[in-house]
Amino acid sequence: MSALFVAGTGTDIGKTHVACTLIRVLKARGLAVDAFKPVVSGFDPADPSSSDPARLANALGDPAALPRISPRRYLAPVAPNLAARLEGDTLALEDLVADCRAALAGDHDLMLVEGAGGVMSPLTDDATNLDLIATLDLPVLLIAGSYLGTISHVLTALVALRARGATIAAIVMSESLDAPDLVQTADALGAFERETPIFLAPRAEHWDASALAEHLAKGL
Ligand SMILES: Nc1ncnc2c1ncn2[C@@H]1O[C@H](COP(=O)(O)OP(=O)(O)OP(=O)(O)O)[C@@H](O)[C@H]1O
Ligand SMILES: C[C@H](N)[C@H](N)CCCCCC(=O)O
Ligand SMILES: [Mg+2]
Repeated sequence: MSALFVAGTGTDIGKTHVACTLIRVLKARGLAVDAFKPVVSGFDPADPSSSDPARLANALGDPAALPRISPRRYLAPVAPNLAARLEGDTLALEDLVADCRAALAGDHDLMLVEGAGGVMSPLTDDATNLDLIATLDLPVLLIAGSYLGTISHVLTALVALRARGATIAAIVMSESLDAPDLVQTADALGAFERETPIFLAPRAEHWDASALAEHLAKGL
């Protein structure tokens, strides 16, 4: 496994947050890690600092990597295909696949490819993140929240991913604001999902991702 697709059960769920922490931990262990987000919406060129590619670039220790990490950047905070259309662009799955494959051909121990939104959020007018995952045939790091309702969202995402033959390397439950107890929620999920390890990301700027890193590093 030299690449992982960082997918979410939804948007604003913790994909970038978890990816950045994982990058820092793996880099500290001496691994050559890289990141790619094929398309980003909600990107403000006048203030890119809080954007996904900027956060990923900072985690990599290479702020100048922003345009390489996300070559397709759109302003409107909506689905990428809609945001692109507002700027006169039409996104095509084959172009996103080609961009990802070019990034995956680079020299690294692990490439994290972050999607946009959730597993079945649209990327183009006729393709979702799931279509990109299936086409790239990458193992998935599935990021979930811990809010009331997350169990159904995780199990539904797993059904959708497995129906397209995707393998799930791990699940990370990233603690949501104003949510029920994180450990209890993860245990409740674990009663229904016994195949895939579930890691916890408590609500904090920095959390101990060493167990997750060790699990993923085994596959490298
Ligand atoms: N475990 C956590 N602890 C602290 N903050 C968190 C945690 N998980 C998510 N957040 C915060 O919640 C917000 C949304 O997280 P993030 O940007 O990672 O979502 P995302 O899934 O990448 O969204 P998008 O679909 O836009 O890419 C961010 O401000 C992030 O810092
Ligand atoms: C703007 C946001 N942060 C993401 N980049 C895009 C989320 C698209 C979600 C589409 C949907 O599933 O309804
Ligand atoms: Mg993100």
